[in-house]
Amino acid sequence: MSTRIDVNDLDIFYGAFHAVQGVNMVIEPKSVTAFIGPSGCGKSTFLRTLNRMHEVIPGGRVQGEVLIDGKNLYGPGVDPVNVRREVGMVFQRPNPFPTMSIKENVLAGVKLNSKRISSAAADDLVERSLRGANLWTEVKDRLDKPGSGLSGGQQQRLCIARAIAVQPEVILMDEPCSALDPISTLAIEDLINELKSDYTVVIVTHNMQQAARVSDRTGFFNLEATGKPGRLVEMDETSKIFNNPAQQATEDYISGRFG
Ligand SMILES: Nc1ncnc2c1ncn2[C@@H]1O[C@H](COP(=O)(O)OP(=O)(O)OP(=O)(O)O)[C@@H](O)[C@H]1O
Repeated sequence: MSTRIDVNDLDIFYGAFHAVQGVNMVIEPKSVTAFIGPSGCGKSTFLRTLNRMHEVIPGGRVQGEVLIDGKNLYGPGVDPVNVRREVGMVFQRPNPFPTMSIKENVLAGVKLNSKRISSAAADDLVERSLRGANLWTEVKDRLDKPGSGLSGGQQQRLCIARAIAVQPEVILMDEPCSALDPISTLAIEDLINELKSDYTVVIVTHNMQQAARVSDRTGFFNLEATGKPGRLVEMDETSKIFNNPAQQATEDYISGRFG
């Protein structure tokens, strides 16, 4: 599993509002790509177009192409449900299903995809997914207890286990640490670093140090003024973006001279 994403001339709308304009980028397989930029520039909106979650919002639509290993997600006949299986997502606030046990939470996505699996295969998948999310040793003795009984950081790793369980190729993360304390944040950052050996990982973060710590490549989004569309200003190796960006707007943002 490892997947390259090519975005070609992507424009994103909420009804008549043009939220993001003209994005072209390549997201490399088996790497971590981070998106940074000021509030409202369209990072989360753009992220959601990578697994067709944007169109779930009323009025949400796109023009352009998102190719996953050469196949356009927005091509005719493509089933968004299959897209979301291939491209998993982890949200800002950990959102385990509160009435489900830890084990049921891990299997929730697999069951939604109406896959029938034997109980032995389910046990195996639960263990593999929880190990993959660095949570197994902490929860292996309480798999039947509610997922909501875990700490915030553990809940977020449970959500990552749930995403991994459906065996996606890409994992999108929208500010996955913003609701977490520093120790839990470090645990998630370590995990992101491990996930890239198996998955293509894309993360939106407000935290520039986090982008610098976890990502191989960084894209800087910006917007000229409120009401104008956001744009991808530049995208490059993370070290280049933080040490020697090509664009003045990037330099101003990363050095805190923004706005
Ligand atoms: N559901 C929605 N309906 C209409 N407009 C929206 C919706 N969600 C976001 N927008 C608008 O789209 C633009 C981009 O928002 P988005 O949340 O993607 O930015 P962001 O860069 O992720 O911001 P933040 O860093 O604050 O999360 C903003 O102008 C926002 O108000």
